[in-house]
Amino acid sequence: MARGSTSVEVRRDGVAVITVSNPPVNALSLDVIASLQRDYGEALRRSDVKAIVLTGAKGRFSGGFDINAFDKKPKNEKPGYLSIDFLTDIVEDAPKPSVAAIDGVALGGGLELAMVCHARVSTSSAQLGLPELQLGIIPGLGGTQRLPRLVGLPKALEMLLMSKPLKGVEAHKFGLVDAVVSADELISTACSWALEIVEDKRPWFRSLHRTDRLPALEETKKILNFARVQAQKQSASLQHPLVCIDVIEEGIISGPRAGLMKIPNISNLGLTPRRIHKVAIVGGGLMGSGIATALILNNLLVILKEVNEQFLDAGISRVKANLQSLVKRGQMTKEDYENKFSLLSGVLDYEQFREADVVIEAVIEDLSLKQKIFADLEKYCHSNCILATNTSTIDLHLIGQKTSCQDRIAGAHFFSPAHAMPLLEIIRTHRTSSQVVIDLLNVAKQIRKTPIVVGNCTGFAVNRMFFPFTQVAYFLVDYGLDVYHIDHVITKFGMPMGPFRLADLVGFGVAIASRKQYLQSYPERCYKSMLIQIMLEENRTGESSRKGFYLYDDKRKASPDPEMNKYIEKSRSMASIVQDPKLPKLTDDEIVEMMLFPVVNEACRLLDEGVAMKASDLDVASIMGRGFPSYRGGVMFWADSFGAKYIYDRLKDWSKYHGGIFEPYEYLSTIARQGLSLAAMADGAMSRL
Ligand SMILES: C[C@H](O)CC(=O)SCCNC(=O)CCNC(=O)[C@H](O)C(C)(C)COP(=O)(O)OP(=O)(O)OC[C@H]1O[C@@H](n2cnc3c(N)ncnc32)[C@H](O)[C@@H]1OP(=O)(O)O
Repeated sequence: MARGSTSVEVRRDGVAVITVSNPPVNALSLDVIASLQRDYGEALRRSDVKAIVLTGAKGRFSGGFDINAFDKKPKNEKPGYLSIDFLTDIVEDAPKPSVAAIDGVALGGGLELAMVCHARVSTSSAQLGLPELQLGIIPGLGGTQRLPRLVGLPKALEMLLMSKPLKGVEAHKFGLVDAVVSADELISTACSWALEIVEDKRPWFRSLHRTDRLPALEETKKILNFARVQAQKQSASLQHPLVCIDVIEEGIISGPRAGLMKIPNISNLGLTPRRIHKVAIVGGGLMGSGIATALILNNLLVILKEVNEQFLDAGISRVKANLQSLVKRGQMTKEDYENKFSLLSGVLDYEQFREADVVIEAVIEDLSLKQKIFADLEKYCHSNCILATNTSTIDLHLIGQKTSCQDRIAGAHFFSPAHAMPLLEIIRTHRTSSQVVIDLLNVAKQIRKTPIVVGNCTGFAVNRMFFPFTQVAYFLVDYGLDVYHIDHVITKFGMPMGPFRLADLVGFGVAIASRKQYLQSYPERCYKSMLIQIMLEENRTGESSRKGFYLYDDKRKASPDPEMNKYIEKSRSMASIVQDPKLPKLTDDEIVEMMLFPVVNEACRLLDEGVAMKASDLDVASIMGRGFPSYRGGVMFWADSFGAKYIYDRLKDWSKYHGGIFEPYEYLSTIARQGLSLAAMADGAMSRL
């Protein structure tokens, strides 16, 4: 069966409207591209057609090349014929002009197709971008050449390297679209525009041949070299962003031609979310103020509670600073800033909590404090109010122990910085009502976060999956590896920071508190390093005190500290370890395997225990919550590139010498024996939720 097609309608005014139709996102499948060629051929041949308008069915231009077709070869034609030659020779160089009419998405190949057209008209909500680098590829239909020629080199690099789309209005400002109109006027405006090109009333631009927005050669080189440094900083191991930059350079120098949700017992019950107007937050620290920012940015009313004026002022100032940085970066107008900020009110008691639909507790990881707060919340909030905690580790049963409203208690675990990180981990216990989960899912949607719903246990899904990663890092240091080398290897692998830089960022207080929880709950697979404790005794607490594993300057720039050796030596002397001469000589790849295979192992437990529902949730969470490199497809997807057997064998081998931390979980050995895919794991969990 054909995967999508195009259709042509020749209007009375002589414009042929070609519509791509391949639900749901009008992806450019091989069938669509073949059909597009036929329809273009017809429109170019027909004498009653003066101009062409290209659009997508049902308000979506095109979500790009059909990702499902990446591994398939077209039956008859050469792939090249379907791509560059057709677009450049047939569409762009055609004797009849084409105008793209863009609503919804024009991403990847979709935008590349639009850029081949001689003009683009879009709606203000349309999204235009080239997200290919995020997929581990570079744009393949001329986007590397046309985008810089339309929006200028710096903007094009930003869009490409950050995989960042532009909305219609901004796209207009940068020259990517020529006019922004309402959805109702889209086709008619595009048709008149196309006819005006024919009548020489509008320019007949061929994007590939434009040079007016390109900088001089000297300047080009400077900008591209800077972009290379940025790309390397972002992820030293990634080659394809550099290839993309090379290709842009080649084009400028030598000419362009060279150059998710189904959740059991939740979404199947027919429940509808209640309206959430007001959210109260307990605690205005880093997390509380970040959560408040995320909520007011999305027009929710927020009450922020602190224990005294000083802490309250500090919390509100943090929210202000978060908003101001958006103003500074041009992402928010001053007027918007005032509007959003007016949604926030600070309080010192629970009086106004009666009006809240949801409360999110975001205080330090201290169980007895949290228990006291939840008991107070039960007293002061109305009887339907959702009581959520932002704890990253503590079992929810313990937090709600002093209340009799466990059905309204859930976890709403944000990732720091809460207003920027896209993931929201929603935790339910077996007593949390389904309505509460549905409501929290709706809050996630309102504040534009991607939610995953997980079960209750120490660390929940995301942090529990990654706790062995940190454990192994400390283990390796006691065995002779260098702290900075480990961080370097991990950033080279593609994560934004290594475990020690991350410990500095979150602060040693948090690190110690969560380690205590893991030690209590999973003692057999914890490594008891003394390093952080030793450093704390010397008043090193992490980035906030400017001294952790790194030293920090005024601009929060981290640099290695030679004094670290002293603490490491002490930690090693206190560690009761079996010497293993192989460990200090590990290659970078072996270090990655040793730190991340236990993560895969823990993920298998989470799935088998039913804490996580499916491996793909963990893939999404690893990328959005922990910065696992997206182009590697998430932890479980990446694990499949080795195969469960290889991972099992390696873990078994290490566990012989180093015990529990590496002991392969039974479920992993079953997957390995049966030769199954880790990324496809789901069923174990479904039955238990
Ligand atoms: C040659 C070129 O340079 C290479 C390319 O073009 S590579 C492709 C570049 N395009 C992309 O990366 C876009 C990826 N897609 C997206 O970002 C989002 O899907 C979107 C913004 C288009 C739509 O988002 P949203 O409305 O939330 O719908 P979403 O649930 O994500 O997608 C709907 C369905 O379309 C599918 N889909 C989305 N983009 C697709 C694509 N490019 N190819 C095939 N299927 C696609 C999704 O898999 C999903 O399928 P499902 O219903 O079976 O689960």
